[in-house]
Amino acid sequence: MDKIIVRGGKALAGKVKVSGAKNAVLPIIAASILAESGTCVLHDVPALDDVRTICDLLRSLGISLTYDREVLTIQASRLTSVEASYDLVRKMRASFLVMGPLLARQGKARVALPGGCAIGTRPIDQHLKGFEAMGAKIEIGQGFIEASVEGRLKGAKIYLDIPSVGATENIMMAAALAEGTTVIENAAEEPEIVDLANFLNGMGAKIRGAGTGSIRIEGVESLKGCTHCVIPDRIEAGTFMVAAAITGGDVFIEGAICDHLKSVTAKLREMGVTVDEQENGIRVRRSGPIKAVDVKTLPYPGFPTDMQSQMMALLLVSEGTSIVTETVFENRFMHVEEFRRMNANIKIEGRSAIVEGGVKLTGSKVTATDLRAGAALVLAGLVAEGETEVSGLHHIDRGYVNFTEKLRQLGADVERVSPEAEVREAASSEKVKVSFSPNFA
Ligand SMILES: CC(=O)N[C@H]1[C@@H](OP(=O)(O)OP(=O)(O)OC[C@H]2O[C@@H](n3ccc(=O)[nH]c3=O)[C@H](O)[C@@H]2O)O[C@H](CO)[C@@H](O)[C@@H]1O
Ligand SMILES: C=C(OP(=O)(O)O)C(=O)O
Repeated sequence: MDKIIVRGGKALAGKVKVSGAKNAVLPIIAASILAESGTCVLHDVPALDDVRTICDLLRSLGISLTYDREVLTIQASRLTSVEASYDLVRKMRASFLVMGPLLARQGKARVALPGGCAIGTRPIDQHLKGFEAMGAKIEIGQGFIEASVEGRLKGAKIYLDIPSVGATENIMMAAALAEGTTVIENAAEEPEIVDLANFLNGMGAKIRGAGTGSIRIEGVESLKGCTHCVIPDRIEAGTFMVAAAITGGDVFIEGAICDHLKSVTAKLREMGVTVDEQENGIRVRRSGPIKAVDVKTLPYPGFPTDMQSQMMALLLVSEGTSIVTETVFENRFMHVEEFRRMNANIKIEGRSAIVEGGVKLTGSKVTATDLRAGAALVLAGLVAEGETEVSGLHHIDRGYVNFTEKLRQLGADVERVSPEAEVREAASSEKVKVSFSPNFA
């Protein structure tokens, strides 16, 4: 298993380019299932393990895909299966997003139950409630959810109990081909929802209100392929904003959309970090000490849960005590135990973590417990004394393109090492360290 080795103490400087958003591209690729004719051409598709997984899933449905230099071409006119296997859904929960498109286009879908994960139980009741309101029959058994409908789905008024991102997306995709109008109330407002709606509208859908709590979808009879550019990844951008701040650096994050990062920007400024919002990106600098702030995760436009662990790394080096409250996922504090290995003093009380700032972080062996936790441990390693060794990199590979390379470009002392290379190295008694390059099919 590969590891990332970080030696702390370097202030990051320079420019880093943000890749396309994982959480936008996954539902968009799922939505391409709806294109009965034409070709979908997606630009700025990041070479991530999660993207590879959803492509494998679409291939297993009979769809043909090709990927070349961040352009993904999808031909979905022929569908040979409506089943998403356990192996693919288990690897990535977002695989469940194929249910809405399959049900709308084929009248049936069989998708393995996603189950919980390290950050919470993550139920899918709101997705299913939406499909049922549109006339689908849902059956659960043998580890699968089967949904079917006689004829077309019917437009419906659906109130979500929580503004679930995935449920809003799944229902929006299903409703795009339903008969009549669907209104989703208490819909999620994330920028990724807007990107998906723009893609669907490009395919011929009639969706209004995406980005607000009320989305209105007038169903159409068919959809066709179109060309679309995926939005930049606001969480990757936010991660580099924290990297600049934690190291006392000066970094321009090219392509970051300021509007998508308001809550992160506001918190960094409250701490005393300088954030310049520019047309084509965000410049983040810090020279002096930073002060502790409280952070509470919330659905967009609130502070993103996907930035909580990275922010906690930054709070560890601030002056004072902060309270971090996680309201989106019930179990997203697994990184706390790993931070403790680095000398952090954090106490958990219910859904809050009390973070003591100003500690001297020390390099240690730590494990990524989820995708963002992995990034946060690397960030902490950038300012820790000595060497930090982060394992569990399959999590990081799900959502960050060339993470170590991008950090190294900014001057970080970080490398990815492969134990296989170390074994070879021991055999040849020659010291070799191998940097990773994603092998995207
Ligand atoms: C691929 C993708 O886009 N993933 C993002 C998406 O996940 P995802 O779409 O899974 O997150 P949701 O917005 O659905 O989940 C938010 C909360 O609602 C709960 N819930 C959700 C659905 C449901 O039917 N019932 C229910 O109770 C979840 O358990 C969670 O506590 O949004 C999350 C919240 O911003 C992010 O952390 C993830 O990175
Ligand atoms: C939780 C995340 O993703 P997913 O919903 O795919 O698990 C994330 O991107 O931080």
